[in-house]
Amino acid sequence: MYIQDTTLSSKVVAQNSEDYKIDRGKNEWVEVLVDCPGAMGIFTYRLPSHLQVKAGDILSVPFGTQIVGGIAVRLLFMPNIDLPKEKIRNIEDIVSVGFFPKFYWQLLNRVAAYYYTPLIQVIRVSLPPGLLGRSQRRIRLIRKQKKVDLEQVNLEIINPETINQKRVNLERINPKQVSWEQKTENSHLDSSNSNEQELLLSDILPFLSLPAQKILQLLQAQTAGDYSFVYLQRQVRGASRGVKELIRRGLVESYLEPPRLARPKLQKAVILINDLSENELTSRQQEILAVLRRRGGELWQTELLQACHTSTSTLKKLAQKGCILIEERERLRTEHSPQTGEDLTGEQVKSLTPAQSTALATIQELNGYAKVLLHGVTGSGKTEVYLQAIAPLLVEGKSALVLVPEIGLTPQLTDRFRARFGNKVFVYHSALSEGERYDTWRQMLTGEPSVVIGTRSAVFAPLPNLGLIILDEEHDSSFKQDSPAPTYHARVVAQWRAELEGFPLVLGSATPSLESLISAIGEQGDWKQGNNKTHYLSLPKRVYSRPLPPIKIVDMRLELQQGNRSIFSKPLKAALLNLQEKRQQGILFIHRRGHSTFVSCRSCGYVLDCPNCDVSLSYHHTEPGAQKLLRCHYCNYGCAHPPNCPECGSPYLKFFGSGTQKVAQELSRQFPELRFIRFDSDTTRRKGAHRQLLSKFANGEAELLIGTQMLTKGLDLPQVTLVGVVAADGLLHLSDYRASERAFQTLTQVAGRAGRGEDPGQVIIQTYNPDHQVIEAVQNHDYQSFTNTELEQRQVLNYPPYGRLILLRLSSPEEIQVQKTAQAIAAVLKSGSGFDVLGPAPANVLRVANRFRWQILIKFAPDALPQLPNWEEIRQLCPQIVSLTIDVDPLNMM
Ligand SMILES: Nc1ncnc2c1ncn2[C@@H]1O[C@H](COP(=O)(O)OP(=O)(O)OP(=O)(O)O)[C@@H](O)[C@H]1O
Ligand SMILES: [Zn+2]
Ligand SMILES: [Zn+2]
Repeated sequence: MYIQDTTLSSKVVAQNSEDYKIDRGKNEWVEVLVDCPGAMGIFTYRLPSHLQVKAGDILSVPFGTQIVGGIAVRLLFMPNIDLPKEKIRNIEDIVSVGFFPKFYWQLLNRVAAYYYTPLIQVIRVSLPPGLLGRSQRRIRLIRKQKKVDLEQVNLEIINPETINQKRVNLERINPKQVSWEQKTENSHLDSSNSNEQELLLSDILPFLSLPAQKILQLLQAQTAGDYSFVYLQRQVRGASRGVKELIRRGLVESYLEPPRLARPKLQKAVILINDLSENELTSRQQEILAVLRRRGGELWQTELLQACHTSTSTLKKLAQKGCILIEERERLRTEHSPQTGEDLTGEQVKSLTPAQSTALATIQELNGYAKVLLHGVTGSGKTEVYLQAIAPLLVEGKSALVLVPEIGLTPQLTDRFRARFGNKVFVYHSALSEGERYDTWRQMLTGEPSVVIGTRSAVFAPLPNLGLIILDEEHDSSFKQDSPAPTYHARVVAQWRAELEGFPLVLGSATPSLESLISAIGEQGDWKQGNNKTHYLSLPKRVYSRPLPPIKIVDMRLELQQGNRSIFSKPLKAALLNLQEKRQQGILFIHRRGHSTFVSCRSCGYVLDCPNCDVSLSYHHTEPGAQKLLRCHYCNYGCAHPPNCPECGSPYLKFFGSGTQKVAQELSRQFPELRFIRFDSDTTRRKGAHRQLLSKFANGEAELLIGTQMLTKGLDLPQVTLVGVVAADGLLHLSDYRASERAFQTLTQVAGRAGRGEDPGQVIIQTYNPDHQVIEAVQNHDYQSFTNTELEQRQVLNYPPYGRLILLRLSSPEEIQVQKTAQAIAAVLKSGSGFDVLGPAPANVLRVANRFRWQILIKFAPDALPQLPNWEEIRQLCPQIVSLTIDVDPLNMM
């Protein structure tokens, strides 16, 4: 655990003023986060008295034989390591001051504290990968020596006549006795001409080791006398020994080049500088200048060439005439301009519906921190509210951050934002290449007003002038990181950030999470009044008062009774045939989960539940021939898989889980003329694949889009009239206390894709549990009654949003070790009080990537202030081979 800065300073403040004065400014030690290839972790250094370091500064520090980049994490009065003080090395220099603004630093510390994660790991998620690795260590010649220094070490080398004498002296010098380094260091230097230098070097050469000689010669041969360390290492064997020697002799110095443009991408830009009169130009040339003028007088050469269908030689002639300037400029590798040929003109500012206007007005009246829950049914135009809330901010010179669940939904959303805000829009997510991420990150640092659209980790975007954060589809569980640590939720971090910086946070969803709902309407459930700091805004209708689509529930038990064993019910078949005939478009949703399934009876719908917990049992099948087991993931109850349904005796017990692939096969077999596009994690792996598949569909190249979860998130395709859900059951019986909430959200969202355009839509949901509370609520579009029931149940069981949970995830390649460790930790935890301990139990899928996984769930009431365990002690119970992740407020219990 990290003691934060504040703890230390408050100790000081508590002392009387005398002590205070004495201790003040005596931070002689500093913890530095080093994060470079081959070196990673927190290390303690001594602060030389002439350097004023603050937490968050970027430093250069010695590490082994290298000088590397690091971030000052905190200042210390006493070194906190078991080393004699004289063995602790000095930091070399400050590379960049105040790298993190104060609030940002506080934010990182808060994340570290709340999620029980060392600060270093939090810093790492906030920075683009390899940022510190990009600061480059360089070696340069020390050109001139101070005469006086040389004299002090008895080296009368200035006078050529004393050369022989010098040799003798040099040989006698033991660098350890006479610190050459100390004498010449910091001597930047007034006297002498370069002759002296040349003389000195050529003369010293014979006394140097071979690598040192070679390095010196390389540096001398170059005008600047300056090479990267890496280059020297490539050129000279034993370079690091050689450099060390040269530093010791004061002939070269090593420095760290601050992080800056890593190989900036340069591109030719054309700039209009002088409009000549018409008779001096050919009509072609006039045309080109006109295009350039229309586009603001500046364009990338490639774009101008394309726009005018002209050639570089034509441009060169214009440049010769002095009309334009062609110069190399850096082109940031940001995902910036939409792909060429994309038509974005259709996106106009819309006149708002009354509900949209009210919502917008409320948001715009906010001053400082406030939280807004924008609860708008599917297709109610939440995005339009975001756009209009952001527009005035940009004019004020502020930026906005828009967080979205997955890349899959960003192409459409970003297009809308780009159409509105042009090149002020940037995309920031982990699927960008390293270069793109790095450049986008730097672009954000400039502080120019911009709109950044990103996924979870973008909540750490370094925007200095933020005025608003929007979390779209705020209920989505991908905002939560399960592992590695910090196991943060972007919504929580966004809220802290908004509080620290004093601006509003808008959470938008058609199916708000129970957490956000409770914080908006209060635990008393007052839908009208809301809560003091949270505003509840509702968009209850679709735009143009379009109706929500009617939802038909198909009872698959009846289908079976009537002899239909296909995965498509009669009504769904009819609807699909209709699509095929009328060439209309539809979406087919398949719920697919890895290896885990629940078990249900195909005759009566009975689901096998755990006798001790309110969850369904999971089917476990480790290898062929092994016994089939059912197990509970909360309490580890297990039993053999029964041959018949315990309720009705039917032998048709079925494991649920049917993948897109299987559905695709069935479609081709039963509807050979129906064209479909698979849209799932298999088919969207390539960069740009989401956009490509969606535009193919939008262009009418298929009647059906089939896929998983991805389809549910914000797709706005007005021509879609049919939505089919192949089997809702997989969603209803996940062994998780959130199963119902997630099922309701997913089904409502996917249903919401139908009938968004002028043609009315319809939804068909197939299930073996037509009477399930979730199915009924979805069918009636009744969020309120669903959440009322669900909240009651959560309260009784003390689950979130009432109680809180911490999940310990253990994993190891050693099956026995991880189980033993889990048991040992659970035993210690159970001796504590103020919280319940559930488990240890093996994870749903015991083995993943050859690691065996166990977990322990801790449940407590937030107001009971439990004596939470000391995590350091718990960590110590883990042998090296077992890793432990503390998942605070876990969402994914698998
Ligand atoms: N005031 C308006 N007038 C006309 N059209 C509008 C208006 N507001 C939004 N729209 C259009 O309505 C459609 C649905 O809006 P949008 O995608 O923002 O809905 P949403 O609330 O985000 O839905 P979901 O939660 O299902 O993603 C979009 O095509 C949008 O351009
Ligand atoms: Zn049965
Ligand atoms: Zn159980």
